[in-house]
Order: sequence, then C-alpha cells, then structure tokens
Amino acid sequence: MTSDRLPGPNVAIRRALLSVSDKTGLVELAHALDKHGVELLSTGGTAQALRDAGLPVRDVAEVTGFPEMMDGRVKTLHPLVHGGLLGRAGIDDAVMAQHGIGAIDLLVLNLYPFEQVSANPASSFEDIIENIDIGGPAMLRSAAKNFARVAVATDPAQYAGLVDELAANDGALSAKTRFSLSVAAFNRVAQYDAAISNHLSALDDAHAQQLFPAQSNSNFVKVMDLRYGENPHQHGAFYRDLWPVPGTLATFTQLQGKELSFNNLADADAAWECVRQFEQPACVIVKHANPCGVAQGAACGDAYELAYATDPTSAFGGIIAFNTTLDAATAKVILDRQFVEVLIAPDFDDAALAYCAKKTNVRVLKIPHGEGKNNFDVKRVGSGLLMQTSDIREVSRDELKVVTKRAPTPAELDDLLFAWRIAKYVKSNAIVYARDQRSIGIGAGQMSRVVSAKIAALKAEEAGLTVPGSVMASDAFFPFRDGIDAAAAAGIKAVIQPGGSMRDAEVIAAADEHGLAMVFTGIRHFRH
Ligand SMILES: NC(=O)c1ncn([C@@H]2O[C@H](COP(=O)(O)O)[C@@H](O)[C@H]2O)c1NC=O
Repeated sequence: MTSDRLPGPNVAIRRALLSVSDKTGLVELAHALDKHGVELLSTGGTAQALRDAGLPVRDVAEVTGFPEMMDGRVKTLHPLVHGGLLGRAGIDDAVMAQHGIGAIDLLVLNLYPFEQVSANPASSFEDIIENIDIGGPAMLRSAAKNFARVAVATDPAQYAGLVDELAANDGALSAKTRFSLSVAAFNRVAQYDAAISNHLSALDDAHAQQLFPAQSNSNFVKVMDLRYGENPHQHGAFYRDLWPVPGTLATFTQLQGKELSFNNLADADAAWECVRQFEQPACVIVKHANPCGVAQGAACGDAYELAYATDPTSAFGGIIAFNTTLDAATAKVILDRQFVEVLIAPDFDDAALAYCAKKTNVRVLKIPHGEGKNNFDVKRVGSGLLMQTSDIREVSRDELKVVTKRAPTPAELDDLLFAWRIAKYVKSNAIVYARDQRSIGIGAGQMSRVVSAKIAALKAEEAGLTVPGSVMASDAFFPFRDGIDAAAAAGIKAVIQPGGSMRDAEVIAAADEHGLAMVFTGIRHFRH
C-alpha cells in the first residue's frame, strides 16, 4: 500500500507540542503555526526559546500539573500528553472528554543528541547515559502510531514543507503527509535505538568501547530499486549508509544514462575505490569487479589510452573511472571507440557531457572527491555476517624491506608501488605486471598464484605489450619458487609481495638467481 492511496481526510492543526533539542528553524515554524491560530505547548528550553521570540506558549508542566523533574528525565511522560497524542478521532472522544485530555494534532520533536555525544571522546559515561532520550521517543511513537489524526516532525529539514502545506491547505495537513512523517519518525526512532544499542553493547566491563559490539544494528536508506540483482532472476535494490562517507560511491549523482544495474554499482565501486587512491591523473577500467587496465598519465586522456591498451578485449563493456575531471577529447575517444557501461569522474567538462549526451545509454556518474573511507566491510555467509575493518592500509616507501641482493632502481620502486596499489583491488590470487605507471598484464581470481602469473603474461602478450623490464606485484606471498621462476622467464625485473611464506628463503634465492630485485611489504591484500 503506498502512502498516496491512504484513506483519510486532511486534519486541521489546532494544538501543537514542540519539544526540540536542536532549535534550528523552531521560531520560524512556531510563527507560522501561530499565524494559523495553533495553540503552542512546549517543554522547558523549547518554551523559553519561543517566549524569547515573543510567541505565546503554554508549558507542558501546566497542562499535566506536574513539574519537569529529575533533571529533565521526566517531563512529558504523562497521560494528558500521551492521551492527547494517541486518542483516536471518533473512537476516544468520550474518554478524552471524561479525563480532560486535549487532543494534540502536531508533535514537533527532535531527540537528545545521543549520537553526537557518544561519538565525542571527551564525553563522560554519565553524559552519554543522560543523552538517552526517553520521553522523546515515547512521544514520537505515540504520534507516529496515530498518523490517522496526528502529524509528527522529527527534523528541521521537514519544517519548510509543513509550513507550505499548512498555507496551501488552510492550516491542515493531508493523510499522505501524516503517513510519510509517521514513517520518518519510526525510522528515526529505529536509528536512535540502534545507535544506543551499538554503543552500549560494545562496552566492556571497564566501559571501554570495543570495535565489534555484542549486537550489531545497521540502518540503510534505499536509494533505488534495481531492475534485477546480479542475475535477472534475482531482485535487487541499492541502499546507502544513513550518513554516507564523503568521497565514496554512495555519494554519486547520475548525470545521464540508462538505469544503473546491480553489477554496474558493484563494478563502479571497485573502479572508483581503485582510481581515487592515485595522485596523478589516473584511469581504471573494471570488468567483473577486477581492474583490466590501470594507468597514470600526464592527463586523463593519456591515462585512458594506457589503461585501455592493457586489455582492449576486456575493456569492451567496462566501467571506466577517472580521478580527475573528464575532458571532451577523452570522452570522444572513449565513446567513439568502445562500448562502455559506466563512466565515472569527480567532475566533467561541459563539452564532455555534451558529447556523452549523444550516447544516451551510457551511465555517467559524478562522485565528488572526499577524504572518507568506509570503516567496516561486511559479507553475508549463510545466516551470518562476516565483519571486518576495511582494507585501507597503504604501504609507504620506507616500510618496504629489500630482501634480494639487488635493490630496486628508483624507477622500479615507483612501478612496484604502483603495481601494489592495483593488486589491492584485484581478486585473489592477484598478479599485476606493470611498467612506467601502467598495467602491462593482470591475472585475477585464480586458485593458484602461478596460474595468475601466467595469465598476466598471457594478457600482455595478447595486447602486444612487452613484459621484459616490467615489475610484478603479488597480493600474497609466493608459497613456492615457481611463481618467481615464471615471472623471470617472462622478463620481470622486480617483485613486490608481502613475504611471510615458510619458503621465503627458497623464493628469495630464486629471485637472486634470476637477478631480480624483490621487496616485502609485510602486508597482505587478499580480496575475495
Ligand atoms: N523525559 C521526558 O519526558 C522528555 N520529554 C521530552 N524530552 C526531550 O526533551 C528535549 C527538549 O527539551 P527542552 O525543551 O527542555 O530543551 C527533546 O529532545 C525531547 O525529546 C524528554 N527528555 C528525555 O527523556
């Protein structure tokens, strides 16, 4: 049942209760209500703010006959308040009259800032507990349950719409508005309770916060239904975090193109996360969640040409991401040359967009740069959830340990770090061949490392690229010397890998035999 089919008349707003922690927009809203002749009831600090603005307001304490007490722990928890919110028109009129309960038609309420206070390391445990709002959620639930007669606003962002509707409807609110406000209120209560539960259930006996709470409660907001899931017989939808991290995929704006699919979004995430790590203009082309070409160049066009040249066959129908503004010349080259599912960039020249507009099917996503990264990564397994901190570890030059007789040259070192950054985004077992800040061959998703190395060489050969002189990155250690032997046979000159195998000595000896330079990162980047 959709909200616009909900039966029910408009409700004239005659009496409102305002009780807000965040006083943004309060006075403006109250003035609008006052203009419509609405009686204003309010709690301590809110009432004071309204009085200071010259508005007529009645204290809830006067209505209930009880003072606010226990430092605000008890203010509105009273039948004269909850009866006023919960009483049903045409059903409870007699009992309300019998007990002198006046109907409240509008609740304007936002909650104690538990999320902000609990996230602040300077907050004491007592402060955090005092910021668990009790009366607020109780009133939100009462008003939201009774949407047939009552409207409830939980966020200053809703006020302007309310004021407009009251003006257009002669001081009344529609059933559709009341229902959508009710859903928003229940959502807010669910978010709030989830935040309290997550915080408290992550505390140990000394009240120190642990990384993983004993119960994990998540809230995601639907961005869109998708045509289908990973396959056409599956259903799909895309949700974002309540507060999306700046710079991540969920902050995208689709500027043009066909409806995004489940796989488009999964691949777009891989492409964007890989490309945004580079400082120079870079391009990443992704197919089936793996980069099939990555390069840095003087400008986005150069980067694209080099990335494309790694594997033109796989690039067909790919997701192409840039970390710089896409210019018109590059847009033209791409769109004239190849079929592309999604184009991603932090910005687009107007002329580039005009060119894209000629290919109406191409999805164009703008994702503004931002510093953020998701803190946690989750994966469903059966009726369970695997949760981990995200793989956001970068390896710096000084952390690299040279383990071979020959140390990498400065140019090899640059390429090793470049290849390492790509390997992090390639499904395991991942092998990346690279030279001069461009990928030469990528072997992904194999069950054995040596086969991934062979595939990387095969890809380079198919693309007509020369392997000799390239470097190799491996996302995890080589269990045997065969991977090094295969790489040396292909002409690889330097290797970057985590190290840590039982047979490291044998692997290092193989590298020395072939005159390779090899560095250990001490960090592994499995990606499944
Ligand atoms: N205890 C109660 O009965 C109660 N009733 C409303 N509140 C909260 O008091 C706040 C507003 O307080 P004030 O108007 O005093 O600034 C709102 O965030 C509201 O959610 C209450 N506070 C906490 O539980």
